[in-house]
Amino acid sequence: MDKNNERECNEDLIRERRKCNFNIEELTNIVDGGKARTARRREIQRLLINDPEFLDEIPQDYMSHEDRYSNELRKSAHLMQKLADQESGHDIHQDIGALTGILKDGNPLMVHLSMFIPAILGQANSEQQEKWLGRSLRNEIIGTYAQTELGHGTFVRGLETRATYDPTVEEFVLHTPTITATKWWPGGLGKTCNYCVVMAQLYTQGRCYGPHPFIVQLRDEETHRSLPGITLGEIGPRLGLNSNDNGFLKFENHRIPRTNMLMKHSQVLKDGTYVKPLHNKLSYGTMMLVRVGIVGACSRSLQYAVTIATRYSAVRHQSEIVPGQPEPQILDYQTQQYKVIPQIASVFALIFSARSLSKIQSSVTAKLKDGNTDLLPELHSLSSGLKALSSSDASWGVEVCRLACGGHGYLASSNLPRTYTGTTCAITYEGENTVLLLQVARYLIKSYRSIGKETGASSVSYLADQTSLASSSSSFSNKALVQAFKLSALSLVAEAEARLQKLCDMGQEFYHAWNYCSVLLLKCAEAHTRYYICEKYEQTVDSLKASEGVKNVLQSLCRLYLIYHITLTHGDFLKCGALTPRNIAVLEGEMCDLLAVLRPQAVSIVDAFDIPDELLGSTLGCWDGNVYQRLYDEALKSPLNKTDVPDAYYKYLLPLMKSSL
Ligand SMILES: CCCCCCCC/C=C\CCCCCCCCCCCC(=O)SCCNC(=O)CCNC(=O)[C@H](O)C(C)(C)COP(=O)(O)OP(=O)(O)OC[C@H]1O[C@@H](n2cnc3c(N)ncnc32)[C@H](O)[C@@H]1OP(=O)(O)O
Ligand SMILES: Cc1cc2nc3c(=O)[nH]c(=O)nc-3n(C[C@H](O)[C@H](O)[C@H](O)COP(=O)(O)OP(=O)(O)OC[C@H]3O[C@@H](n4cnc5c(N)ncnc54)[C@H](O)[C@@H]3O)c2cc1C
Repeated sequence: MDKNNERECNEDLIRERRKCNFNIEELTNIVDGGKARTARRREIQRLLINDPEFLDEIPQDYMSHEDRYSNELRKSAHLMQKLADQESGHDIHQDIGALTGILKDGNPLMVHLSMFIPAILGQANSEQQEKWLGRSLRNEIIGTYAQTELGHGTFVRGLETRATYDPTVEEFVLHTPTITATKWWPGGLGKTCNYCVVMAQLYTQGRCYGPHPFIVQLRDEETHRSLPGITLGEIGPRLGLNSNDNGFLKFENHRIPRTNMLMKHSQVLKDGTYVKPLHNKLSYGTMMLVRVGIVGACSRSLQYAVTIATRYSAVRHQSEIVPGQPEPQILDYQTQQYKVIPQIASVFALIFSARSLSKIQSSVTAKLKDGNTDLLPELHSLSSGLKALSSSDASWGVEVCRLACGGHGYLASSNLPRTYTGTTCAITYEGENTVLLLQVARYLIKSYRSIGKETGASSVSYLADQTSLASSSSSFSNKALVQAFKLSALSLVAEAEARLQKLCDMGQEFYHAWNYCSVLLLKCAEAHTRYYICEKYEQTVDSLKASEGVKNVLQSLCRLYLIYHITLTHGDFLKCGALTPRNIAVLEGEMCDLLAVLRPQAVSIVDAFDIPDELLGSTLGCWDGNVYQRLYDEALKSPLNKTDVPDAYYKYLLPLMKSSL
């Protein structure tokens, strides 16, 4: 679609775009992380959307389970081939964001890329990388990450799959001792992968050393048949991601060489001696890496949903504001603005915190290379908290966008249902959110209790700032609002710690006291992570070198985000004295003013997300706003419309209608 050709565009959208008071391209560059990245993303997207191989013969929703899998596998394989063929040698991991939308409903190679390869990189020693990394990057072998079992997902220490070392032949024996030990869920495991990284309890010299990663061949490289001693299959339809062939796996005393234990961090020597790692959670590194990636992925899902909802809200007219006057655009209703615009603000919050987290991850990884694990707990806490809040914010945001589109948002062709099912899964996978937030709380309480000791962990240094508990501010700058978030988090942590201590003083064991306080602990973790997000948002916007127009828009969005979240949890701000009821009322009023300020820019801001129609895949969100014709055209594709009277009429309805005669 030619974006310069207004004649093809819906008139409301033309009017909206004429109101734009900032440089859209400049904002696009900020979203992408720089001009060069925008250019690279566009180049990749052009390559994909001009390729007919990525078109579906019929809409996916009309395909059978098998066809859906096969169709996405066809496109995934083509995508890998295509990217590998590029002379510039694209790094698929760097460019993963550019690919959003080209593959629908998950894809069978997703976990190969996002976990199997990272597991080899992060857990295999150099000889092992030599053996498997190149082959997996060239897609000669396809793998997954098999950790979760029927009986245990969250509690990794509770995994039952065993890897018992046999020094006589220098092999590990992999075994699934019970039904609950069956590996269950790994993406691509059902039919696609021929290798996997398995997390299993390591037994050597009669002792269990806990879960460790092993690389295991599952299928014959020529015939793709599952190997003897291995039972494999797919687990059946899911809420979404249905082309991902999530699978099950059982081992019957299956033997692998000793050298298939991934030995970057811990080793089993030939005689069975166990060599322990620098830090006993280094084997959880793959999960941590992916949690960081999930924050960025959630911001992209939300960009898709809010682009659809905002454009549709500008095109859709309904009811009346002024009696007797023409029906207004639904975006003119304040309640509609309250649904959509905070989600736009949320996109930037997630982008900026994802970037900050990535930087921390890089510096922790660099330190790890020198054997320094000091900052690992902080990275675990931050990545857990941000993975949890980004996935729940984005899932809720996508759902709000769907609701904001009324009935049409319920249609598959809006692409909102699939965006939702493709986002809400992140609340559960890679560490269920409640569980991860409780890990954050554990870190907070520990940090609070060690105030005065130098840990070098900057994200919790504020916990030592006891003076701020007494100082509620009367100013309302963005910085002051961020301080209010800090106060609220600090006060919740102090309250939770005091409650825990009181229960322990009364004779309760710590772990019972912990469980008894866990609703409050969850709130601490959320408040702490929200404070982190708000602080990064404010700092990023404040220090941004941008034109006045772009800066103004981002400042308004940042302020809206701060106030929106204060109003959602205002009780916490009142309780700790960070804000008064009067302050809250003033902020609520200002939030409505901000909605009005941002409303005329909303379409242009989502235009800056620069999502091509072919990837957005939505009847409601297309650039030209030609919503009704597209809805009608999509409806005509229903197989039920192939005939005027369906066979089922003759089989079932006719006999029913005639039975009473
Ligand atoms: C070129 C390559 C580069 C590529 C990069 C690409 C990256 C990807 C990019 C984008 C990806 C975006 C797209 C996403 C698509 C992803 C698809 C994924 C599909 C889903 C896959 C899965 O779900 S895999 C399975 C995931 N499972 C889990 O997450 C399980 C959750 N449970 C746990 O993690 C743990 O059980 C637990 C943390 C909850 C508890 O562990 P445990 O019982 O062992 O703990 P303890 O109670 O004994 O001890 C707690 C103690 O340990 C510390 N700790 C825990 N974890 C860590 C850690 N990871 N690091 C450091 N420290 C840790 C904790 O803080 C406690 O410390 P204390 O000092 O004792 O308090
Ligand atoms: C789409 C999808 C893809 C997946 N892909 C993979 C994959 O590729 N590889 C893989 O290995 N796994 C995969 N998984 C599995 C996933 O990692 C687990 O489902 C996830 O870790 C949650 O574990 P669980 O299912 O055992 O939930 P449970 O832990 O049983 O959670 C159920 C409830 O119990 C609560 N709960 C559990 N423990 C605690 C606690 N300590 N404190 C308080 N509450 C608690 C939870 O909060 C939750 O409300 C996938 C899952 C999904 C949905």
